[in-house]
Amino acid sequence: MDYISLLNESQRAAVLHTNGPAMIIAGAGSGKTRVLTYRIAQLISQGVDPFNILALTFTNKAAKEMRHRIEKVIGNEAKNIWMGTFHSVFSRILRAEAEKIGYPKSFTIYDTDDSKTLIRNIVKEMNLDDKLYKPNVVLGRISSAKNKLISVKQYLNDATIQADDEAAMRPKIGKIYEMYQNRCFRAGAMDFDDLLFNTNVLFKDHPDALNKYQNIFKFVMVDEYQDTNYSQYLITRKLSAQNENIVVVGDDAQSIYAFRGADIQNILNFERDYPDLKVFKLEQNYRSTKNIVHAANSVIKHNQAQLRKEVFTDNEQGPLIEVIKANSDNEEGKLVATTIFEEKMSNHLSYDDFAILYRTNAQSRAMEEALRRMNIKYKIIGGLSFYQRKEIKDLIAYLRLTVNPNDEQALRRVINYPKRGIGETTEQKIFVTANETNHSVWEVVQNASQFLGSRVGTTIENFSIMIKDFARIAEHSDAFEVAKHIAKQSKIVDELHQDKTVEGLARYENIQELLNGIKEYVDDPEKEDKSLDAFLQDIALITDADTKADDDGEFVTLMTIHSAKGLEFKNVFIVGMEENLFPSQMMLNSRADLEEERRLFYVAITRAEKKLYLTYATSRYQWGNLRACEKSRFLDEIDPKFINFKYGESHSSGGNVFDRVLQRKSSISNLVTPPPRKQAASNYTAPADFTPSDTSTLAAGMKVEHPKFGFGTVTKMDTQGNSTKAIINFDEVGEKTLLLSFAKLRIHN
Ligand SMILES: Nc1ncnc2c1ncn2[C@@H]1O[C@H](COP(=O)(O)OP(=O)(O)OP(=O)(O)O)[C@@H](O)[C@H]1O
Ligand SMILES: [Mg+2]
Repeated sequence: MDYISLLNESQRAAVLHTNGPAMIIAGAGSGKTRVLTYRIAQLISQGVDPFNILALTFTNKAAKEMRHRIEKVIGNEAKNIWMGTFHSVFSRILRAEAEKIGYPKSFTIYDTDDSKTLIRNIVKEMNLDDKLYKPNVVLGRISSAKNKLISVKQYLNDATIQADDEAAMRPKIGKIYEMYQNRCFRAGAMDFDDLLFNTNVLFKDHPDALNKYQNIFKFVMVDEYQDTNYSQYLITRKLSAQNENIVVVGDDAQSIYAFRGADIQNILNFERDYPDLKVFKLEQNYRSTKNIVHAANSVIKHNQAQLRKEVFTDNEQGPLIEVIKANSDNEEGKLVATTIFEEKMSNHLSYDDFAILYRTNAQSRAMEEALRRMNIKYKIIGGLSFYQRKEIKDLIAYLRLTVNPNDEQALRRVINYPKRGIGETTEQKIFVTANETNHSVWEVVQNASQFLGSRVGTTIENFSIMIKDFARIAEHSDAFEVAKHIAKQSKIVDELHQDKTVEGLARYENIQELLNGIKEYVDDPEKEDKSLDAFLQDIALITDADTKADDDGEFVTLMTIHSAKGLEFKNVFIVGMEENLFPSQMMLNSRADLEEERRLFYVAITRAEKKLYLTYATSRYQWGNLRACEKSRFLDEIDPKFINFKYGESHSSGGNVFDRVLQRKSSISNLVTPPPRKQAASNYTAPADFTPSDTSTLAAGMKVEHPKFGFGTVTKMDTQGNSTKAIINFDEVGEKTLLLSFAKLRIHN
């Protein structure tokens, strides 16, 4: 493959520069990653051994893609290149060298959960207030110290750090850091940050090891250099100190990880470190249409602390950017889903050509629901589907337990969450006692003092009193009222609210978002039964019918903007373009924060190849209250000549299209979701002796009875993997798609 001909002049110059340090700081979509890829191919074609090449990427996915592309050019040899994320490459090296720094060869890597559990234990042992010393907060401080290469000793001796911790009322963080490090060391374990920290220790204390890897990695390359932290910067600098064959590529306008310790200063340091540095400029964007490129330029201009660069493109003008205004977050979801469906149908596209990007994970809920209702498959990258997130499962476990106190899994999940002093041994005892005495678990829980002694028994009984209290409220309130009460009284909300880390805030928002979803359910005129029980039945289908990533088939991609870095899609939707959401309220303490949010918007815009949609809702539920939203200031920062306010307030002429979409939408939704329930539905009441049949023999044409929907005929069976759905035409409520593992059906034949 003649890759040289696939490059423009500046790209080619960069690829052919195979000796000496170089830096390419260039705009989005200008081929930085392509240059790195082909430069590796070029090195190998010049006889460089792939084992001598180190290429560092930001995600594993990016590494895989790069390797794949190089393989196309040079074949199997590509397998021998050292390529991966910082963490993957240097954990491999530490495996070989661990003993030098006192760790066993087979050291364990602690994931974030392990680290937090350890911190929780240490805080307990030190008798500290676990409200102040939340594992997330403590780990955040430790992590940021490690990324700046601040050791325990330095931490404990640094007056500014001490002052900071004291100001935050957490003077003991240094001590926790010390104990945490000792414990990890004793356990032969490293956390993620240790992998980089200890690589630095290795290179500093063992010149022989450093020398060995300097000789191995004769050529070092780093993609997304703008998002490296100090620890990473120093590793690459040391490795390339001998040969100075280091090439980094990045874009200062796409630096979006400052909150995780990434330091734009690394770009400036780089220029200082290598006086012979060759700098290449790439200004032509190959990814996007003129409208998209120019719109992105017009946005980033608002940043003061930005190196000026004009990106241009020879690509077609392309359609204008569409701004879509919705009345609510749910309508936003529906409009996005219908637009995707329409676009796909009228332009013969694949669902793979679409991505929905959002600022915070919580926003995926409305999108997921709308896509599901239209039977559009989707995949969530770098995050869990909404209903699989821990905090959502926790709250739902409380709801389930309220409706059915015998639900043992739900009980296990929340009996000691938030913490109420019921330890694992006690929990185990409850189950054993139930077994041995032939009582139900719930009976043991209600009478715990009798079964387990009064000390811990009272605590457990109090828990059961709380659940019974919830159940009483559930009898005469709608699902939202109960759920809100439970979220508060169970103390889940408090627990999450106190955690001010980025993850903690995201979890808090997710809980809020679940409550919003319940409120919308309750407000939906089509739902007759507003009880908690009915709501749980409704979502049981959604939770399980989760479109698992069975990698074949087409998927719309959903992800946060942070995880979209480096990627590209034909059509991109950036949703939730509202003040306080994007720019995010919690990131608005300073101009620097606002500029980082703006760079994030720049990253989002520049993911689109052909068509970009920006959507916002004028209202959104928050804690169950409909709140008015203002559209994002970022929308006004785009030069208006690139925008079509197709459904927006400023161009009423767009109304026709809007109506058309809505019309189309309702005709589509008739195809895939049941028409509104007729009043007659309530005429059916399940007989008292209703017992579901075994549905393994269910087939099209059979007559069935459902405890809620009444009588119907199976029109189609649909099996995918190990989940089977039945499409049933009910006499009174119309067509429904039911997941067999959940549906309670009686067969009448
Ligand atoms: N000279 C070229 N001719 C044709 N297409 C090109 C050329 N250079 C790059 N491209 C294509 O343009 C797109 C963007 O390239 P690439 O992903 O390398 O850009 P990037 O600068 O790394 O972008 P980002 O800043 O988003 O990481 C890719 O689809 C790539 O294949
Ligand atoms: Mg790139």
